[in-house]
Amino acid sequence: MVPARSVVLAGIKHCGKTTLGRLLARRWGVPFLDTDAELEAEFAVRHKRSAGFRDIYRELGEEGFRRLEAEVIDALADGGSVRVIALGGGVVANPFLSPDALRKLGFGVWLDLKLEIAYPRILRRGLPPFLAGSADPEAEFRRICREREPKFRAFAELPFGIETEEPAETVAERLASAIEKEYSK
Ligand SMILES: Nc1ncnc2c1ncn2[C@@H]1O[C@H](COP(=O)(O)OP(=O)(O)O)[C@@H](O)[C@H]1O
Ligand SMILES: O=C(O)C1=C[C@@H](OP(=O)(O)O)[C@@H](O)[C@H](O)C1
Ligand SMILES: [Mg+2]
Repeated sequence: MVPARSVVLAGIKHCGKTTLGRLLARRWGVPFLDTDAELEAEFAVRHKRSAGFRDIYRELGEEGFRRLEAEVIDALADGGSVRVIALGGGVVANPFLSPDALRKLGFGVWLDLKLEIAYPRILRRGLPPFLAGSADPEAEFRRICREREPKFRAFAELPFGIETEEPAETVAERLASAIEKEYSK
């Protein structure tokens, strides 16, 4: 069953938004879109050179990154066909987004992954710029997660808890069923 509205995945860094979003899109045969990739594409157009989102964050600083992110997301909210959208981890806390921009994107899903699972993934991939400068990156990540939690809760029409480390394909299977069940209510 293909959802009637776009499905929008939110959650802390490395909860699996991008990986699971791709798997859901493939399952439903709809386009996949990642706001970090959209931001990279917009940066490339404006600056006539390409850069990854971590480098863009370093170059523009937090405020510049969030302003560009908000512009990209506001543009996406203008419509389009049904698709799966993975948000960047900080989108729900972006102060530059238009009111209702996220709600207009589609059906909000919060991938509520335990920090104890997410943080080792972050260490494996290397600290992102927003943690790299901290004397205690794990405590800083914990603080950011705590601060964002009510925003994820408010955003989500469907909170989806992920309690254990499982292959992404297994999680995607359960997630797809949970979303499909919501739609058939
Ligand atoms: N279910 C999973 N089990 C183990 N590793 C995963 C799982 N889902 C994602 N990962 C890994 O975690 C890292 C972050 O995943 P990603 O999908 O980019 O997360 P996000 O977009 O939420 O930051 C990647 O290295 C990815 O391969
Ligand atoms: O949590 C954050 O503030 C960020 C998360 C990243 O996305 P992912 O959550 O997809 O890694 C990316 O948007 C940027 O580095 C900022
Ligand atoms: Mg991602």
